[in-house]
Amino acid sequence: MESIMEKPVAVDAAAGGGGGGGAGRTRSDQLAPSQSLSRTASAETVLSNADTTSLSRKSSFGRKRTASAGGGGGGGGGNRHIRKSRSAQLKVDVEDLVSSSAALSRASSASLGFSFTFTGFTPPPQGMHYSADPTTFSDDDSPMDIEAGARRRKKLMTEPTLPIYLKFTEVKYRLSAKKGSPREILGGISGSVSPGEVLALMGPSGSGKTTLLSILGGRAGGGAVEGCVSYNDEPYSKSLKRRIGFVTQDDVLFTHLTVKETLTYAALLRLPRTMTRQQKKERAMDIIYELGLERCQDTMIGGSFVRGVSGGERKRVCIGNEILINPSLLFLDEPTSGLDSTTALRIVQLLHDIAEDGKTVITTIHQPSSRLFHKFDKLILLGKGSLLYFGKASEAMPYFQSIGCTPLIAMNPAEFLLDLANGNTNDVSVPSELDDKVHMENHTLENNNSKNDYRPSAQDVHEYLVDAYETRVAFKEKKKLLAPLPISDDLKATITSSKREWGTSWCQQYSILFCRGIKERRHDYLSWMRITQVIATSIILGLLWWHSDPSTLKGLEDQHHKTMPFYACRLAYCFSLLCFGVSFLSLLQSSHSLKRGQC
Ligand SMILES: Nc1ncnc2c1ncn2[C@@H]1O[C@H](COP(=O)(O)OP(=O)(O)OP(=O)(O)O)[C@@H](O)[C@H]1O
Repeated sequence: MESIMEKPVAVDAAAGGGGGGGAGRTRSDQLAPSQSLSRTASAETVLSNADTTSLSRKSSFGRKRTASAGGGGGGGGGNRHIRKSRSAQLKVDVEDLVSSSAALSRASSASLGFSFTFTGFTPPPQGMHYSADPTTFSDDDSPMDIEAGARRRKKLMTEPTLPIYLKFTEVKYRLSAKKGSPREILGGISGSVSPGEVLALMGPSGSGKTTLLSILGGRAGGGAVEGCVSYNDEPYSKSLKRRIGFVTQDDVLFTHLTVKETLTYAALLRLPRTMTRQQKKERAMDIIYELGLERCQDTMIGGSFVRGVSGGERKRVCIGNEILINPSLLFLDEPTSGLDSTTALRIVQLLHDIAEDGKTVITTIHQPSSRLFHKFDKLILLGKGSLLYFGKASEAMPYFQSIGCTPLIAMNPAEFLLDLANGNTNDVSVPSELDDKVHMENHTLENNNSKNDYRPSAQDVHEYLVDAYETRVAFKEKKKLLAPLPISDDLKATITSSKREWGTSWCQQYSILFCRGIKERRHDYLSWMRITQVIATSIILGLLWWHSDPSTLKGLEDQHHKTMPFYACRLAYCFSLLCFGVSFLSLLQSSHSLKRGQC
C-alpha cells in the first residue's frame, strides 16, 4: 500500500489528468473545463478532509495524554483544581491550532461534548461553547459530576489489557446449498488489525460484513470456513473466548431492568470469582460513568411497549456489557445503525477511546458520515464477498484515485466507496481501462459514437475493482501478513493457555439469574391489576367456603359444589385470554409486516 502512496498519483484532477495510459487516464479527461473544475474541487476537498482529520486526531491524542498526566499527578488535590489546570492546558492547545484548518475540525469534535474517555477525564476546553450536550462536564460541576471525575480517574488503575494482534489471510466462507454447488459468501479476504486500532468493515448490504466479523470473532455459522485467522500468531482457542467482546446487531437486553441493574447483573455473572461482589458492583458503576450513562442509570432499558433509554444509550449499554470483562478484542456489528450522525459519531469516538486503551476494535458500519469515516484507522471494503480495499482508511481515497476512480462532485468518502462497491459510477470518473474494455465488448455503442452516454455495468465495475486490488495491493499485503509478529513467546502462551476461569459458581449463577428474573418480571408480578386479582380471588373463595364444615362429607360436597362454577369461570377466562393473546400477536405481526412493506 505504501508503494501506491509513494507513486505520484497519475490521475491529477488539478493538472487536468494528463497521465499516461492505464488506469491513470480516466474518462473524465474528456470532460468540459467546468466539469474538470468541479472535479478538482472535490479531489481537494477529500484530501484536505483527510489532512484536517489527521491533524485533529493528533491534537486530540496530545490532549488526552496531557489530561492523563494531569490525572496522575493530581493526587489528593481537589477535582476542580485538576480540571481547571487541564482545561488551561487544553486551551493552549486550541490556541496553537486555531490558525490552522485543524481548528475547525477540533471545534466540531469539541461540539460533541463527549466527556468520557478510557484513559482519563477530558473536559471540553474553556471558552468553547459548541457543546449542546447536557452530559458535558464543565468547571461548575455538581457533586455528582465530581464523583464521576473521580471514578474516571480510578479507571486508570484497572487491570491492563492483553494486546492481541489479529491477522487473517485468504478467509473464504461457503454455504452448502441443497441444490447445485455451494454458495460462496466470502472469497479470500485478508487483513490485519493491531491493538489500539479501529478496523471498519464497510460494504453494501449482503456483501459479507457480518459473516466476516463472525468468523474473526470465532462465531462462524454452519458454513465451511477456509483460510487462516490468527490471534498473536496463534489459532483460535477456547481460552480466547473470555478475551473477546461481541456486540451483536440486534441487542439483547431485558426491557424492565434499569441501565444500572443490567450492567450490575452482567458484572456479577461475567467477572472472575477472584473479585468480590462489591468490586464487581463498583466495576459496573465505573462502566456507567465511563460510558456517560450516569444520568440514565436508573431508567429502564425499554422495548417495543415500554418507553426506555434512547437508541444511543441502548447501544452504549450493549457496549458496556461487553467491555465489562476488559476484552482484548472487541467486535461490533453495526453499532451505529438507526442512530443520527451525531450520536453515531459519539459511539465511534467511544470505540476510538476503547482502542486507545490497548484494545483491538473491529466494527461493521453502514453509510458513515465523512467525519465518522475519518475516525477509523483501517478499512476493509467488501463487494459481493470480495475484497476491494484493505489498508489505512485515510489512504482509501488516494488508492481509488490511483486506479482511476475519482469523485466528480464533492462527496462523502464513505458514500463514494459504497457507490463503487455497489458498481455505481454516477458522478465518478470511469478508468479508461474499464471504459475501453466495456466498449470493446459493446461494438454497437461504439459504432454509434455514444461513448459519453455509456457507463459500465455494476458487474464490470466490481470485476475491475477486484482485479485492481489483486494486482496492485494484495500481494504486498499478504507478504506483510505472512511475516511473524515481533511479540514475545509469553504473550503467545497467554493466548493458548487452556486455563479457563469461570465467572461464578453454578450456585451463584442460579441465584443471580433468579434475582434478575424476579426484577425483570416485577412489573408483571407487582402490578395493581395482579395484586387486585389475587386479593379478589382470595376473598371470593373465602366467602364461598364461609361456615362450611370440611370435617363432614356433606360439608366437603358443599364446598365442591360451590367452587365448581368458580373454577369453570376461571377456565373460561383463561381460555378467552389465550384466544385474545393469539389474535393480538397475529395482528401485531401483520402490522409489523405492513410497516416493513412485506404485505
Ligand atoms: N447462514 C446463512 N444462511 C443463508 N445465507 C446466509 C447465511 N449467512 C450469510 N448468508 C448470506 O450471505 C450474504 C452476506 O450476509 P451478511 O449478513 O454477512 O451481509 P452483510 O454485509 O452483513 O449485510 P447487512 O449489511 O445487510 O447486514 C447474504 O447474502 C446472506 O444472505
